[in-house]
Amino acid sequence: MTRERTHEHAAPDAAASREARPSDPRAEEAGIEKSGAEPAPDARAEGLEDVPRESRQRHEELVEQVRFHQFRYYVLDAPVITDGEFDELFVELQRLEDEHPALRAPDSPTQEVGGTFSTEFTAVDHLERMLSLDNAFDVSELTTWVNRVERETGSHPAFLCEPKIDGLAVNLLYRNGRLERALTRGDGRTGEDVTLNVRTMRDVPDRLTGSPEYPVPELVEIRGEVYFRLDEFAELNASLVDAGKTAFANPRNGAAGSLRQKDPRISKQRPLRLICHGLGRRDGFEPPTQSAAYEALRTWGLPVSPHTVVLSSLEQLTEHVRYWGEHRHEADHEIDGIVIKIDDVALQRRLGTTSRAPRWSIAYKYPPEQATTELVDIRVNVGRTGRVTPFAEMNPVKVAGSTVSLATLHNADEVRRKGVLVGDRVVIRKAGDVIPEVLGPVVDARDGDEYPFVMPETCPECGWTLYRQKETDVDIRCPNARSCPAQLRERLFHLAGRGAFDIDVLGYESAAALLEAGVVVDEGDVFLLDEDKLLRTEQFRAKDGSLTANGTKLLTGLENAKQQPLWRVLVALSIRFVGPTAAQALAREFGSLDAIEAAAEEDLAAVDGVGETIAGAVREWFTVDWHREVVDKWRAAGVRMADERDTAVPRNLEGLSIVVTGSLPTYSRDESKEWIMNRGGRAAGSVSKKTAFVVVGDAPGSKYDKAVQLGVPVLDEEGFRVLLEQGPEAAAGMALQPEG
Ligand SMILES: NC(=O)c1ccc[n+]([C@@H]2O[C@H](COP(=O)([O-])OP(=O)(O)OC[C@H]3O[C@@H](n4cnc5c(N)ncnc54)[C@H](O)[C@@H]3O)[C@@H](O)[C@H]2O)c1
Ligand SMILES: [Zn+2]
Repeated sequence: MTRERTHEHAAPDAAASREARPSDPRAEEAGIEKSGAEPAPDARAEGLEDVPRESRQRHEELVEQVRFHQFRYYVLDAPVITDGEFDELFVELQRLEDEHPALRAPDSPTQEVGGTFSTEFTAVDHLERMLSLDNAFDVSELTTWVNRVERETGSHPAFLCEPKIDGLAVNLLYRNGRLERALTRGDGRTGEDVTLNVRTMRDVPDRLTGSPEYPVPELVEIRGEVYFRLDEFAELNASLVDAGKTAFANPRNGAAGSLRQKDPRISKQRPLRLICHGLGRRDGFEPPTQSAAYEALRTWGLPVSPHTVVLSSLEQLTEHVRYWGEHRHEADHEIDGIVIKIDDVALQRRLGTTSRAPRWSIAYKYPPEQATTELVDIRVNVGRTGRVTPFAEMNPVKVAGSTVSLATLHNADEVRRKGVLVGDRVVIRKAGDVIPEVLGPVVDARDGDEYPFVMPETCPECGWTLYRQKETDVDIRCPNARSCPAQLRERLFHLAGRGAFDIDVLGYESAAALLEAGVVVDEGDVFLLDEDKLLRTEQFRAKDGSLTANGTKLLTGLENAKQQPLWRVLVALSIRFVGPTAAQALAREFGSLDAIEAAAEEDLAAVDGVGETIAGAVREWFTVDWHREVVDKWRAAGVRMADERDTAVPRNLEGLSIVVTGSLPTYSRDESKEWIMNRGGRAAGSVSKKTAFVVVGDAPGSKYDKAVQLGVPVLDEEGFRVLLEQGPEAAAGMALQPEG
């Protein structure tokens, strides 16, 4: 980055002296270079004709776009693109000017603090300018910056790091410890007077309290960020929607909109917060370091970030930004980067500032988690249980490192609540591993061609009329459970899953291929698949007409599935609410599918880990004819429908809950479970007072601690063997004594 080149002669020096002596007239002069007619002393005009026409045009375009978006963002609080998209334009502009310095006019957005003040508020000058920050978007840009400051200061300075809070900057002027006024940043020189609004904020003291070490100075300008906590922001948005108003697009927008209210009573109702992160003019306060300044602010009763650290090397900085990149969602406010500052105030002065940003600080920015794109269509998806969910189909867009084109919209109410129309430009968010979400429309980008989504009345895959199970349900369903291709495809996929028959090759595509070829009509036909039938699908037929390797694998997988224990069969049947845990409980108690079918609802409900809802669902499932036909077909095909109760195996663990944790030398996880269940025991996942034994292997972790804490006997593998062979009494004598 060579952005500061134009200012090498004039600005940094002037700025440095301005920092040191804010009332120096030279500083004032430097502070108005924007309106000053005199061009900077470098030979800017020299090359303008030499710059290729396309570059000049692109530059003009970019300047215009950046200005337009700055106005929407700073003045109207109504941006139409995301910050990430704005930053891209801005970086492109900077690069273009780096390439052709002749383009860098003094009033280019790259040379100014973005923002302005609106006539809604009284305009007041800051005593000392409020600046923006330069950015680093990756470790190499951070490295360049660190190298530069080390070179220019001839030292290895200490770096103060703090989260970059995504909010709105304010400047608080305290005279003799009393809050005199509060301004927004405005254009950096002149801000908007929001004193009345700021006075309503609980985080902002009216009066500072001094201490012997940090007496309250005569005058001090304190800079900070006004922001919303994420939970409080969510509450605010929900209450706005309830009141029929539009929700804020993001917390920073919400903070700006809530602070810049004509009526301070509205600001007062909003839980705005403050974190201080800098100083402007100060008389009678000379902290040697930025961190000492924060200490003073804390003493005076001003909020500073709890996440501030001082680091001393590039390695530590790199590690720190990496850490926060992974943990940025753990703070209670939105973090869009880490701000790194030279801690030593004397060094800060030596480095000075450009017209836009301090040269002693940099914001390391994280990849944006939001993007805007066009909502091309809203379609619906039919799930395994027939539930119909709308989803958004969008023009593909890159966000948080992946390309997104689909996002669920959950149900029709949700679509209404978000207020999105088909054809809208929408803001989407993808945070970490979370699935992408549509946040809402960019209302200001509408051109009138948008139209509302209407929930279809018939199933898009089978044409049956959709219905609501209960009047009050938000969800609507396709009633064609048996042969709706969508539902059947999902059930096939589910029965092959890891928690069911565990058939690797039967994925989504294979399921769809089987349905398409008509070789399965419902899941009852799955075990009737043979080579002939598979050859009728494109998926499993090789070019030479023989069965593909996957086809062979599928047949083997099905053969193996026939021998799976009862609980897996139960899961594979797609009975509502019956997952592995409930299925294991049922299998253990009843031993066969026949016994489960014959059992009374009360008896099912009485099983530990089952309960009324699941019992009801099981009973209901067996009342459907085609469900029983599926069972009959599977049985006829040789699927094992009962767990063999080996009479040679004693049921000596009947009713005992046993937790196995860590890995045992000779039993695999599944084996130890099977052994426990064969003997009538329950292989539980978590330790409670009801746990009979905890068996620990290597690296047992927190379950071991919990067992010790609750006084549950702990066994090693040897003890486990005794438990299996000789029962609980013998094993109790093998319990390990907790250390310490
Ligand atoms: N979406 C749009 O249309 C649009 C338009 C204009 C600007 N923007 C966004 O606004 C931002 C640019 O504005 P900017 O000039 O304020 O730059 P910036 O937000 O990148 O950085 C400067 C600001 O960071 C704030 N900050 C937060 N935590 C801080 C800390 N710990 N220490 C120091 N400062 C801290 C300060 O208020 C400072 O003014 C970018 O994020 C940009 O994407 C968006
Ligand atoms: Zn259907």
